[in-house]
Amino acid sequence: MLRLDGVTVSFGGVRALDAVDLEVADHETVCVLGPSGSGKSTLLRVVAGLQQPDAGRVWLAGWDRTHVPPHKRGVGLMFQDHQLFPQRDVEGNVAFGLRMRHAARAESAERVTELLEMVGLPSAHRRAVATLSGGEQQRVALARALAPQPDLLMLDEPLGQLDRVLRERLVVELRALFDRLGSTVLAVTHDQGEAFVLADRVVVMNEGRIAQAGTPLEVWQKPASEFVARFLGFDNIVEATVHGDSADTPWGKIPVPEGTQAGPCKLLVRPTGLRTTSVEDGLPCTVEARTFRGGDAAAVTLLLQPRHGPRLEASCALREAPEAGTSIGVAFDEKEVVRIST
Ligand SMILES: Nc1ncnc2c1ncn2[C@@H]1O[C@H](COP(=O)(O)OP(=O)(O)OP(=O)(O)O)[C@@H](O)[C@H]1O
Repeated sequence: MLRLDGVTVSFGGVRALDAVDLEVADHETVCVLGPSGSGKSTLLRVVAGLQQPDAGRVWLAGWDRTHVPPHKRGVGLMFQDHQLFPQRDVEGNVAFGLRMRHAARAESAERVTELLEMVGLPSAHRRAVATLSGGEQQRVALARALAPQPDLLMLDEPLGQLDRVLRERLVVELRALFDRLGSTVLAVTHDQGEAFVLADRVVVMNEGRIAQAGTPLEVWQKPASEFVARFLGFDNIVEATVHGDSADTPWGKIPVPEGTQAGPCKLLVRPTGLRTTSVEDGLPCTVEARTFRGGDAAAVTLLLQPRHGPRLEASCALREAPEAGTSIGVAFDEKEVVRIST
């Protein structure tokens, strides 16, 4: 459906996109993740035709669309600033794309009702957009982008301003809706949890380049670099040297999974890979802080200062969590230790 070949965009001295190659298959949902300024919005703007690349090509459904104007590309867009038409009511906004395609009035009305229900605004048809809250406007913008069922739907932070409960509900509903409609979706988000629920594949960007692309599970299980691991929120990363089934690290010798490539590398220890033991049986640590994270498992994050080596973040259940200030030992579970290349 979409292919980018070597797309480069510079603004003065800044390379917003640096020779980006990307493919999105029919019916696939791809989420672009990355820190602020990494090039995510520029990528969407290039695909939409709102930004001409300095180099490279944009292919849509097999056609070179690099120089085709936005309205002839067959892509639907929803931007962060979700500009609604202020003079139209909610129904008028959502039905806009359908009217442009000359959809029958009854079909259009049915679809608007269905979409407004989905975004949690079931009786908002007649409301003036100026009377809606920011989050409600965002939901109307989302319904408007979905209404004409474009070949490629592009969403820039589609759930950006919504509260957590609504986001969690909508993201699951969106996923189901995309599956049902067979939509092809390219979405930008800075929220990895949202991307992991929504996406068949995630693309992590850093400074205009793709740092890693893969299924959510692949990226989570095997971050390609220290940048990706830290972006995903993993902080237990150290220089190490692997020999056989263990590695020398600043925390001492720790076990690694069978088959881990030998030699110097960076190692990541997931917070779930640390188990508390008696001080004598593990790496002696002081509990510096404990933070209750909630969730189904009533999880707690412990910040540990080991006797030697950098701080460690550990995750454990509330009922097993030691108090701040306590001395404990920790043992490493090799299944949660990952070699990352750079
Ligand atoms: N029109 C522009 N003129 C000058 N620089 C720009 C322009 N648009 C983007 N940039 C720069 O290009 C880089 C990439 O910007 P972009 O908006 O694509 O990032 P982003 O990943 O979408 O960020 P955010 O998550 O903050 O929206 C940034 O350094 C930004 O300052």
